[in-house]
Amino acid sequence: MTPPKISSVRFDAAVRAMVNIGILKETTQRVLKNMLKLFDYKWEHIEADNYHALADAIFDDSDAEEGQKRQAKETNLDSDQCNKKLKTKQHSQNLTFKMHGNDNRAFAGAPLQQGQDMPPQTVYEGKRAHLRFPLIKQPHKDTSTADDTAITSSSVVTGIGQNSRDMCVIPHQLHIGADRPPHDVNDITKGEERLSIPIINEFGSGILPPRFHYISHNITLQEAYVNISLARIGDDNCCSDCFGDCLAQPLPCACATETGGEFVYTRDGLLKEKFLDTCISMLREPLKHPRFYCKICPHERRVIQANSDPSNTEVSHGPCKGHITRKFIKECWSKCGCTRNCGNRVVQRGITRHVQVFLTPGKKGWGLRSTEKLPRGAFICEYAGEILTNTELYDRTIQKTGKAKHTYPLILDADWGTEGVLKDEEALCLDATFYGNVARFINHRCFDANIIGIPVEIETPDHHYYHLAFFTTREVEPFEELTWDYGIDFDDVDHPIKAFKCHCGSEFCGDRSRISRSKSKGRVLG
Ligand SMILES: C[S@@+](CC[C@H](N)C(=O)[O-])C[C@H]1O[C@@H](n2cnc3c(N)ncnc32)[C@H](O)[C@@H]1O
Repeated sequence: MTPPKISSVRFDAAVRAMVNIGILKETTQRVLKNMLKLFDYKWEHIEADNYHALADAIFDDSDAEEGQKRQAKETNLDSDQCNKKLKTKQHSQNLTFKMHGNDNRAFAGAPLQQGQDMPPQTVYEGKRAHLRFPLIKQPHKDTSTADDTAITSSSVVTGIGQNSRDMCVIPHQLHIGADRPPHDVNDITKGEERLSIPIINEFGSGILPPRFHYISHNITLQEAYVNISLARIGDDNCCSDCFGDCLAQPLPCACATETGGEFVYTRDGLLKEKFLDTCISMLREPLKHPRFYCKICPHERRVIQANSDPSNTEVSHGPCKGHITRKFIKECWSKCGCTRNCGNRVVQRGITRHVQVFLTPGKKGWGLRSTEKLPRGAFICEYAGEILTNTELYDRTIQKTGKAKHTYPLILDADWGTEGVLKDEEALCLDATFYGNVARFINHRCFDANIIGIPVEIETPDHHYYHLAFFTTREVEPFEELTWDYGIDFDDVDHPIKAFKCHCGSEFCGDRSRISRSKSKGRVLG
């Protein structure tokens, strides 16, 4: 009997749904064709639960085992150790769907993140189903301090614990967010911010953003050293004699010294025009501003892998391209005498504007927008994430296979000229992949973005750590997407992190040849 004609619309929709969770098009096409045959070309079971049966079949596919073996070989493993095979399950009409309730929504939308190069699996706790990623044992690490993003450098191969399918664990694999919690669509912050921030998907596909832990303030992963101590804040760096609102006093206090003896905020809590103009000019007209050059630039760190052994690497640094001495905001803080409502404390009070995380109509994934009209110079949010050293970030990045769709690291660009040579194990970055706030949804726009990131000093005078706060560069209309210029050099073909193809829509887009150029690389966030 000739098989019925396969609906290309349904076929393509299924492939797209799997691409969204990081599965190769070719893999989906192959497995899907087999499933269609198995189900007599009936789509119901395949499409149910956001294609969960299809995803299940792909993860159970025997070729995935081959992929595992290949990967194990590349990392010098004995392939026999990988013979706990992914069982090729017979999917039948009686197939039971493993995901229940609403939990599948997050699964359906989750793009692969850093390190998620191994197929996730469904595990159960009571009636709840979770996606779990390959776990690695950490024999050399103090597990009391390790969180679920910890990295191992072990070469031990081990199967994963109970509830697991038989999976081979690859060394140097990041144990990523196995327990990342599901989202609350009414408030992605789950009460961490003063306002609720909903998740809006106007396309009705039931897709939600990838899971992550919402944090409103930066947290340290493990090694990053941020010296926060009251003793380090000198008298000239705080205003212990102040009272009430510093902005209401006739003269600026000591906290304004860093900004030329003037506060950067107006009494309405907006950035002053002149300060904002200078910050924008530094970004858009960098050649007009003086630069300093590091002897060894953490931005230009390159790691060369001598052979297929991931531990056999050499680190070198390309020439520094120069850093602009950026303008800092200095806010009053706990050692100051003013109140928490002092006008020189804006960023530390958190988000006050009504924003939403929304699925963009284009190819950018999720984005952030405001539901209210915003004036120029308005604070939106800071970029919150895990504070990592450059070395820790590198360890994370090396886990990537290049399939990661969205990445969220931000290298803190400060103090590298003034403190001599800042070593990689001291230079800091923020990574919002696993722990982050709404800033992780802000998409890039070349040159004329409507928000700008400005460094803010709050609890430490050290400029190698700072908060990065976003302010509007102009008036923003309600429901207009908030965009930020990541500072990507789309022509930097040597950069270790591959840039996305830019769909910012700006007439000044720097990725003009994106259609013809497939090898362009650049920083993901800068
Ligand atoms: C910080 S995330 C922004 C949130 C992301 N859209 C999401 O859905 O999670 C950065 C990623 O978003 C995507 N992105 C951001 N701006 C983009 C642009 N102008 N064009 C295409 N993709 C973009 C890229 O995949 C990039 O790696």
